[in-house]
Amino acid sequence: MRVVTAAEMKEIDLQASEVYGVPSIVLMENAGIRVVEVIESIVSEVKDKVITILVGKGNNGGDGLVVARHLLNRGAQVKLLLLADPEEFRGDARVNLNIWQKLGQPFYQVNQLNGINIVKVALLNTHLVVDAIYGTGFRGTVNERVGRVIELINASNLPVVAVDIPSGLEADTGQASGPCIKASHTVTFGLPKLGLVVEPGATLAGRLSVVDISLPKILTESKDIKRQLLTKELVASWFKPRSSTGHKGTYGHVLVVAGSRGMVGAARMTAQGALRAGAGLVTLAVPQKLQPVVAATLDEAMTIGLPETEQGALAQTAREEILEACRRADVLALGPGLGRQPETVELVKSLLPELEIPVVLDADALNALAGATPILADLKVPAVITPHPGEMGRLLGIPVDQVQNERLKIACEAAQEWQVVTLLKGARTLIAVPGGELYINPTGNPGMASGGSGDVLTGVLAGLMAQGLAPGRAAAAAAFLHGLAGDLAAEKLGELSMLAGDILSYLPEAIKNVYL
Ligand SMILES: NC(=O)C1=CN([C@@H]2O[C@H](COP(=O)(O)OP(=O)(O)OC[C@H]3O[C@@H](n4cnc5c(N)ncnc54)[C@H](O)[C@@H]3O)[C@@H](O)[C@H]2O)[C@H](O)CC1
Ligand SMILES: [K+]
Repeated sequence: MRVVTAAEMKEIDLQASEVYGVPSIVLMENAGIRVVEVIESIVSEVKDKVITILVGKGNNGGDGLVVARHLLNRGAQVKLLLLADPEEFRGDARVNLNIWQKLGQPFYQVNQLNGINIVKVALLNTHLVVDAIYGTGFRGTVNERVGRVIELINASNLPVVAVDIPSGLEADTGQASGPCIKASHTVTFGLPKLGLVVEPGATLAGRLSVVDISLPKILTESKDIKRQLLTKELVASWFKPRSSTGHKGTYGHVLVVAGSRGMVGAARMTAQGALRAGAGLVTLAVPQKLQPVVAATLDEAMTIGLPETEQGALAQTAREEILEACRRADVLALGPGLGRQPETVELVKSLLPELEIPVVLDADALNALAGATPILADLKVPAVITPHPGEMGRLLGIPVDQVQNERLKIACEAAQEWQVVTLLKGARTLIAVPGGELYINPTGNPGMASGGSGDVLTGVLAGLMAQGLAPGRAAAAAAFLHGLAGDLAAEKLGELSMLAGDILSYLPEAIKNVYL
């Protein structure tokens, strides 16, 4: 499903009315009716329910006025609270306020700080709150009066249905710089807004419904919108059924270079991820002394032992053997569990410029590039980097908080600047592609934040690339499937006890769920 910024949505709105002649007041009417339908699904019957609607002066408030009218028709008791002077209403919002007034219906104005008491009293006897204060036209921070109103609503413990987006949330970033409605449901119009599908906006929005308000499909499905929320249907559309004449050579060969003394699990999990994702062949290359261990515990992969340092990490002299192994492979997965010994760091740095096959760089391969990012930008081959926020912070030399506060911007800029597919992990993993596409992954859960989880992802991603998926799609599909496997594991085992190995165990079910 495509995801829009506020400006893109405004443009779609404008084209709907100006190019295709769908009157904006019709869009507003549809929007209000759809919100009422969601409210009905929450309270089962609206008749005799007391519903408090908070309305701002913009079109979001206009939608709220439509909601008020339809709830009234269905027998609800509506308390309408205006957060602006009635004189300030314009256009379609004005039309709907006029109708309400002509119907002889009352409203209360919360135009002074002391008007807050009206809200307090209203909330004492209310079944549900509708937030139509601000929508996509909101910028910056709410004023003190609106902030107080928002805090009262949030403290009420009542179900709150946000119209289009929770008021106080920035539609383009998912951030709130001040008080923001914490909705139980958000009904958004036409397409999801970017801020609703990334954190913290996704949590503030509660359950998200994307509803049809009669915007022409030609506009909502435009290929010019390059951001997409990953769905089963989208991911499934990237896979072709296997041919009956396929053999192991048809599905690609992944070379995993990973592991060091004490971190052998990372190497194994990466290889297993690639195997579970359907790679035809997997070779796991590890420091020499670890080879017997991985060979004994990983039946399906081939193994290579590489020169190692005294401490059991890869030595710089491993370079030629790795390049030799690359000649027999289709994709390289480099990094999990390599450690940060200076010699291994030098190995990574001297290896990358020589690569002739696509590469997935994770974990210590990324740490090796801290302060040496021109190596990334100068790669001759397609590459995917899979940093968690800490690794991204190290790569960029910025604090992890900054990465988290500006995830969208940072992922997109990294992809552009280094011309590599950038998969930024965390709640709502982002996949930014140098061509400008951005994928947002909705699957996954906090139970996946444990050792080994990232190694599995790297393996799955390399496994999908080996089978011919383009790096951007492979990264997006890997994030989606990995998260889905994690969700299945959490459902069966609980978030606390699930292990990265369980993600591997549930990968087949996740994959079957999506495209088999
Ligand atoms: N296709 C659709 O999606 C449709 C959407 N509709 C609804 O319209 C709103 C967007 O309406 P707009 O009038 O542009 O903006 P808002 O209602 O969000 O009002 C903003 C209002 O508030 C002012 N403002 C902005 N920032 C601040 C601030 N920090 N403090 C105070 N005031 C602020 C701004 O100047 C405006 O006056 C969309 O979300 C949908 O709900 C249509 O109804 C149907 C089609
Ligand atoms: K709103």
